[in-house]
Amino acid sequence: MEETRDVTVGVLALQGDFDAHLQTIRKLGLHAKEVRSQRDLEEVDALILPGGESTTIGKLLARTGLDVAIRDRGQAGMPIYGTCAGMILLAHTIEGRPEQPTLDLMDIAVARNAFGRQIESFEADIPFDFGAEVVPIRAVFIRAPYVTKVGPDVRILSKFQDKIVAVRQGNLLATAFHPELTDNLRLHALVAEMARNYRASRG
Ligand SMILES: NC(=O)CC[C@H](N)C(=O)O
Repeated sequence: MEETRDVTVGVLALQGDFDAHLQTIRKLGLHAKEVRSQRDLEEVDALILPGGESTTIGKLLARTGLDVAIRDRGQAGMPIYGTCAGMILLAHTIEGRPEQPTLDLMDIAVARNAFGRQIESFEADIPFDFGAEVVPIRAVFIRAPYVTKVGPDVRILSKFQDKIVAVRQGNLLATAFHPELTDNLRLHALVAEMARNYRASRG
């Protein structure tokens, strides 16, 4: 079977669960690229920021200069999808941690490790708004953040126990949970569609 390698989806591969994202992208028949440098970033049509440790990833982003490079491309319209720690990195504000640097691309505030110690990790089926339809998807939460504030341009796509756990702002998408740890490919398919539209718009 021929693969449709029409777009290249990059995954930031400095720390965290980037490998699961790479595998999910490949399951969709797309070209997946590990991003560790600014040169890697130039080759991708979209970027996924994986789960992991947001403080560590933030430090490595600053060290590689990828923080500025990713911010520039995100502001220029390249699709970026952050999961868990990736959502934290996209946020404008981290509650109670003004000193922790972020990419500051999305008009959201987040709270880290927000579901509490008793339920550090859990799975749930949650309704997700894909625009044309609302579909239940399996969500894996691991020391997950949630969104505490959204700006006027941010669309809320999913809530769990009244907490906002998925948001979109134009070319930017973020979920507090990890779809790459389930066999649901819909979030990654959405990123691929955003990448195709972005690529087409650039001609
Ligand atoms: N699974 C995850 O990505 C956890 C995120 C982590 N708790 C952080 O704040 O960086």
